[in-house]
Amino acid sequence: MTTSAVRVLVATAVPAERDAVARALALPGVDLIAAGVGPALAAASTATALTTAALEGAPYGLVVSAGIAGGFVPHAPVGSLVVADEITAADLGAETPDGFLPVTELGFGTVTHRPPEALVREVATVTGARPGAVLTVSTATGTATRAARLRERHPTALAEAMEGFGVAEAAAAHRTPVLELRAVSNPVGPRDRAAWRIGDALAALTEAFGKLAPVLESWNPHDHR
Ligand SMILES: O=C(O)c1cccc(C(=O)CC[C@H]2O[C@@H](n3cnc4c(=O)[nH]cnc43)[C@H](O)[C@@H]2O)c1
Repeated sequence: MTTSAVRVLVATAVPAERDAVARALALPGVDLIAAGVGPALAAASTATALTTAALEGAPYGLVVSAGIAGGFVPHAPVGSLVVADEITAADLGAETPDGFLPVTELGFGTVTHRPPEALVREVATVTGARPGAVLTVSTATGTATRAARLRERHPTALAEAMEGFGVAEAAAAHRTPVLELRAVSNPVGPRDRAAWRIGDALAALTEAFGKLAPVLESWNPHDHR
């Protein structure tokens, strides 16, 4: 029986994503939660789990935000995997006559968390996930114009989802490294639910986590490179 070297928390938005991960990754030391949809609930749920573990004297050494995502075509096609080398809140700020200003340009807060580079490389290698920026939004993109604007502001963006930055903020509050691994269920752009391939994305998520056990076993929490 393999065991994760450190305690790992995997936070998805909904039970279907959690169960897709559970189908592949039943490791002692790895806990799965369906944290809820959107950055606020994801942050609250993740922070609660991290605090509970810390108070029990068994803190987590790694937090993973996982689930489905929209992919920026052609960079991340439907069914592909993306691992975040940058977890960025893309609509946390202010709308101005000259366009969007992130909170960091308003003088406060943060909009980006960076997972450990070595871990991102290992995850990309073993799963085939593309490394790039994963954007967190509170409002899912529904037009080609917004998709283009997001890519213009974030030229390395591969995917858009709604929880990663919230999970990363909770992890940062506990000084715990964070990772975001997503399977693309739909193209980011005009709202077209018929184009969604949620089943294929969940299957890709299961396959990816089926390859992660050795990476999680050997992960050294002191290796924040
Ligand atoms: O009804 C719509 O048009 C619509 C468009 C985008 C996203 C949604 C959701 O309900 C997303 C909920 C859930 O799935 C993740 N997700 C998947 N694809 C996307 C996306 O293109 N943009 C943002 N989030 C996405 C997300 O993390 C949520 O947990 C509905």
